[in-house]
Amino acid sequence: MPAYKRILLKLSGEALMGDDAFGINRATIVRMVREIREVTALGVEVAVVIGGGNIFRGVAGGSVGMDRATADYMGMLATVMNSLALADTMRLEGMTARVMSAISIDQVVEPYVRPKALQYLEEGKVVIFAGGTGNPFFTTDTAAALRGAEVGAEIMLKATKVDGVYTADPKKDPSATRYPSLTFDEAIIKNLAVLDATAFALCRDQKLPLKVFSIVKPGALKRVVLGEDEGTLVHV
Ligand SMILES: Nc1ncnc2c1ncn2[C@@H]1O[C@H](COP(=O)(O)OP(=O)(O)O)[C@@H](O)[C@H]1O
Ligand SMILES: O=c1ccn([C@@H]2O[C@H](COP(=O)(O)OP(=O)(O)O)[C@@H](O)[C@H]2O)c(=O)[nH]1
Repeated sequence: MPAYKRILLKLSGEALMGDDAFGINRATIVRMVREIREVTALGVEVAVVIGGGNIFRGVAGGSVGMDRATADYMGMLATVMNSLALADTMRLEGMTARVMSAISIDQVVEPYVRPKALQYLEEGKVVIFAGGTGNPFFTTDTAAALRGAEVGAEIMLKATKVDGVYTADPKKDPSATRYPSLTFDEAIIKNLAVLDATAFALCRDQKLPLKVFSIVKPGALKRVVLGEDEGTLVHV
């Protein structure tokens, strides 16, 4: 029995690269989609937010002298590309997905309309929220928290390169240890950068629990959805 009826899954854009240097790795995206399909087969309603870091990161553009807001809009467009790739892979795998964008590019994707998104979820379609929050200076983690709260997801699941929340960035500090669980306040006070502070605060204020787990570990998503011991739970 799944532990949740409706989830908001945040997929790292960077993880789509697989072992490639940039862009979308075919085998990686197919593997991710099959893991999501297993979860929808359990009757769980799935909303997805995917990042854009494999194509463009606003901070990187900003750091080479670009206007930060312009660079961020490029980042948002990158999430639209990833969302389209994800939805199309879902189609090939026999699933039905709908992409809704926070920035209007009507010829390409339909705009985000909350009641419509709720309707799709109730119909068992996967809804992919593209374009982040539609605003510069935000991240797709914040978009995930925002949409998760809006559609009434019971939990936000962040599938990323690390298998949980650590006492420090495990990529930089090999002595860091993983928390089984912690509160949002602890995460914010300790400045744990696995999620940005805006996203942490939004989850906390809206009482949307968060699970951080590995995007590369096979079967991890399903175990999380079944309520098994996997990753790190961040709670109020
Ligand atoms: N305390 C921490 N615990 C776990 N990961 C951390 C921590 N601090 C920083 N990180 C880093 O945060 C990264 C995940 O966040 P982010 O770079 O936004 O990835 P994503 O592409 O999934 O959005 C991890 O790859 C990890 O290196
Ligand atoms: O609401 C948003 C969401 C995303 N972005 C931009 O889109 C880029 C890609 O998103 P993100 O870095 O969150 O992707 P991920 O880390 O998951 O690959 C960010 O760097 C920002 O430049 C933005 O400006 N506003």
